Amino acid sequence: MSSGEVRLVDTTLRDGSHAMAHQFTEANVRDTVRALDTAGISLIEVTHGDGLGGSTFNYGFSLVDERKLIAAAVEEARNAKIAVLLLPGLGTVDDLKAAADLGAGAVRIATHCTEADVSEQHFGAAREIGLETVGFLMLSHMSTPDDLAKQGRIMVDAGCQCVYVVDSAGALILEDASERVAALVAEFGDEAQVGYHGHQNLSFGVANSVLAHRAGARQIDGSLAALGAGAGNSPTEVLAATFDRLGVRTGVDKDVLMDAAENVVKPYITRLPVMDRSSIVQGFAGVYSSFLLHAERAAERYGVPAHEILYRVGAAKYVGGQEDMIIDIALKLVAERDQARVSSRTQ
Ligand SMILES: CC[C@H](O)CC(=O)C(=O)O
Ligand SMILES: [Mn+2]
Repeated sequence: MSSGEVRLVDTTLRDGSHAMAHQFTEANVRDTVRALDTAGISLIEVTHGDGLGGSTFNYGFSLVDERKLIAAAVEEARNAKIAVLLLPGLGTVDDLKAAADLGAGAVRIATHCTEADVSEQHFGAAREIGLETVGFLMLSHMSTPDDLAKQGRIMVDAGCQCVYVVDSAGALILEDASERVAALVAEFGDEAQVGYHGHQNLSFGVANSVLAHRAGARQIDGSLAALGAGAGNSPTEVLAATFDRLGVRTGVDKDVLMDAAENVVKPYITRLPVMDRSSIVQGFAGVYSSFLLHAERAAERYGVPAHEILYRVGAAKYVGGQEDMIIDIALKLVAERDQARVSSRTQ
């Protein structure tokens, strides 16, 4: 792929699962895949928001079994490959084999940005099955470009064909993103590609994606209508229009994507991702975007503001898998509030 080309990868049906509280119907999946496939998107991710096996009490139960959704997506896609997400420790090699048996053609294996070594076995298994392999270094803002490149090297040596800088918190601003991408590109040379996955919490998803491409990223993620965790992902239709204006070939039809965002996805969105107070705090404080709904639920249950919970989550540097700790923070805020009330009464 030349520097004048980029592959747009769509994650509406995976990252969007967070924003939909994992309530995608089979019809949502079929309609979205058909539209993306018609637009020329070549890789479409379909899984529970937290990947294979994510439908649990801790992460939130799916409305429809993800295997049923993956099978439906495979059935609808005429040209596109269906990708699944896998977080080692949550999804297993058996889950991966089952997804491949259903027709998935690619796996994106995600780890915290300092823990790439937990993905080695899964990359090996994926390559043996013949899947296209992608690595996700999540919460990339928590690592320096050099450290991220070292983690990417672990993934590539294990069989990963494209390592992504994943801005899970939407915390990277311009050079923060391109310097991380450049470090990975320098580390891999021709051995592997580099990708970029952005969130809109501070509104930099698309701008960072353009800079990521200029720094050498050749796969860029988006979601129709930005449907994704936190303030959502870089909108696929905006990425397509922007790269078109810049003369970078994507091989997709931006008008079909715009139509899909308006007429296929927006009608089923239950909660449009927005840059509101809570999601901006996520970007500012470096909080995992998928923590948003968990924080909002805790806020409602315990009567403390979601953005205050999220500031504390950022200070504590919680990572994926620590969703249950959000409750602890909410309870601490309740205790502090009650203590402050008692103190003010006794003064
Ligand atoms: C829980 C997986 C996570 O949503 C992956 C991802 O898209 C990200 O870290 O941004
Ligand atoms: Mn994401």
